[in-house]
Amino acid sequence: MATTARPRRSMLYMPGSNTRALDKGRSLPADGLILDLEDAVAPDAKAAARENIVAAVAAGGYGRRELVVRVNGLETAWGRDDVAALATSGADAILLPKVESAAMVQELERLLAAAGAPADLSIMCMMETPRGILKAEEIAAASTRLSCLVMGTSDLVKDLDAVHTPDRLPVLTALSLCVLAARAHGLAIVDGVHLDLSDDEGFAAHCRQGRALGFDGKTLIHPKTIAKANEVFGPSEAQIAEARRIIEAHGAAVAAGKGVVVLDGKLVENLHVEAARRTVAQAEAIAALEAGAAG
Ligand SMILES: CC(C)(COP(=O)(O)OP(=O)(O)OC[C@H]1O[C@@H](n2cnc3c(N)ncnc32)[C@H](O)[C@@H]1OP(=O)(O)O)[C@@H](O)C(=O)NCCC(=O)NCCSC(=O)C[C@H](O)C(=O)O
Ligand SMILES: [Mg+2]
Repeated sequence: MATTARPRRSMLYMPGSNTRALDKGRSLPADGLILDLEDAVAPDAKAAARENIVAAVAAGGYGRRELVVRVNGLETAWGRDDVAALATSGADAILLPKVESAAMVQELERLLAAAGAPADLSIMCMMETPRGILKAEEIAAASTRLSCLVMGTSDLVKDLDAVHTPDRLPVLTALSLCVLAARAHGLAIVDGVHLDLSDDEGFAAHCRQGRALGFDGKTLIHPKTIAKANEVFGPSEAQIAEARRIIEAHGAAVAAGKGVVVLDGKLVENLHVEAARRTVAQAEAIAALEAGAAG
């Protein structure tokens, strides 16, 4: 499982060239913001977008929302300058696009160290090319700075020459391979974006599917989708209450010298207690994030 209970139910992309969006991010109820220098920013606007992001992060006011900056690929004309500018900016994570090998992650790790990045600046990897998906485990194990894998289903569908379908059958294997790799190496993982902003029911269905597959949350492109992602990927009040009952009932059984207990007709063992503790920890982390959302 992910090494921290840091909430990542909703991770909203915003172009670094859009200062209105960067400002609006301070008041939106997203768990994390992905300040983008890559695909959402035109080549002529890259340098100004980089300055906007450095200034926005320095100005603060984002509360406990996770601040992630998606840099350009290290092989592009902008990638290395992005990393140099962001390494000590105060961002929480650098998101590297189109990762295809451990070596690519380790190159970013080396550049961050050379630029004096703090130890708690984490690396996230976009999983969005056929080669990257086939190397998911190698990538997930590449660095102790890694915190999260981020699905890039739009690039993936394009590279596969596949089709976006309501059931996402064409990308299901890739989604599950990446969830397996993330969990095997203690990383978080968030699902790809839903491009059709007019399709609320399709978006909700994709959130439910992502939750069922094991994702921690979803990447988003518009603020109007944050609430649904938070609802689907967060535990409900009923689930939190149930988790507390499981922990309590099992604790009482252990105190009485038993290893298992039957609660509401269902067997409760250690593995259920572990899952229940995770639910409670997630609920507490969400409450702390929301309490500190104003800054
Ligand atoms: C898609 C958009 C261009 C739509 O923008 P807009 O026309 O401004 O929408 P609205 O008028 O409905 O906006 C209402 C208010 O909300 C603010 N807003 C909108 N989007 C964002 C946002 N993403 N972050 C913050 N704030 C946002 C507007 O400013 C309005 O505010 P106000 O002025 O107060 O009324 C736009 O939503 C957008 O640019 N979205 C992000 C696109 C993006 O970042 N794309 C790249 C990432 S996705 C990707 O790369 C996929 C991956 O790599 C893969 O391969 O799958
Ligand atoms: Mg992409």
